[in-house]
Amino acid sequence: MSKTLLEAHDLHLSFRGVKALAGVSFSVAEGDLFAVIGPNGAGKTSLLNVLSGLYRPQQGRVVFMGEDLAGQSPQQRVRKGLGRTFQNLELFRGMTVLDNVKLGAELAVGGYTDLMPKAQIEWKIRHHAEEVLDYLHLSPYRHVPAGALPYGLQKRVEVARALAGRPKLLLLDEPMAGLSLEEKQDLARFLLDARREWGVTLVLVEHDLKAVLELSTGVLVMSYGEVLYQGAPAGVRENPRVAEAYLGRSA
Ligand SMILES: Nc1ncnc2c1ncn2[C@@H]1O[C@H](COP(=O)(O)OP(=O)(O)OP(=O)(O)O)[C@@H](O)[C@H]1O
Repeated sequence: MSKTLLEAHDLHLSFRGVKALAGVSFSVAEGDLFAVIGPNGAGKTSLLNVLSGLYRPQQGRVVFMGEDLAGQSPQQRVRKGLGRTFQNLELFRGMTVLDNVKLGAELAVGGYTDLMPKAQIEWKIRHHAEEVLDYLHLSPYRHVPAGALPYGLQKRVEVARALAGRPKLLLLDEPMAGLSLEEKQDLARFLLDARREWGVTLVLVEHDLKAVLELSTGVLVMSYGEVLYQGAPAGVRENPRVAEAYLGRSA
């Protein structure tokens, strides 16, 4: 059986009375492509924000590779191998694609900079960045400002930047939102390749149920901050709580 990489234990998060997370627990095994789905306002982005350290839960624990992450900043979590992309693009639009992706690689290398000569660090950063650009077929655009690219390619650059940090686990917030069917298929292929090639475990929030059921190894369904279902994708449609709350039909 594969090793557990990430565990959430009884997470609670409220915003002035609004319960974004109401006792969320689940676990992700190494090598999973784990999808988080649920209607608008279900708490999916809040969950990623708690896992990545942007929000501090009022209650509960996040454990990554056996270590409780309480009190650790987002940067510390990235250095430990917990990467993240955002729902709305967070690229530096005026910077080239290469420089954006190098920023991701810098974060990964940043943890041990004091121990390496500067030239070696720069080589390592450049090497990581170029490798990922090549892998995601972005090399032809490396000197183009990120903001000048079509939206679909910008989304791919954001994924590239996160992968350049060599995460053990990458949290992806709606990586396919706003993409055409062809762009979605391309991105799905890149994610599956990255998972196979670099052994990165993927946790993605996604609205496209068809894509989720086709791609994922495990699914977490949320509604109003609660977990309705965790298990294999095949069981999602048959689950009566999911059918009622998420798919909008009575069980
Ligand atoms: N920073 C915040 N301040 C106040 N309320 C918030 C904040 N972030 C989230 N919420 C509230 O928490 C609840 C869960 O929101 P969240 O964005 O996590 O849901 P979601 O499942 O990601 O939704 P969507 O699919 O629309 O992105 C919502 O009621 C939302 O209004």
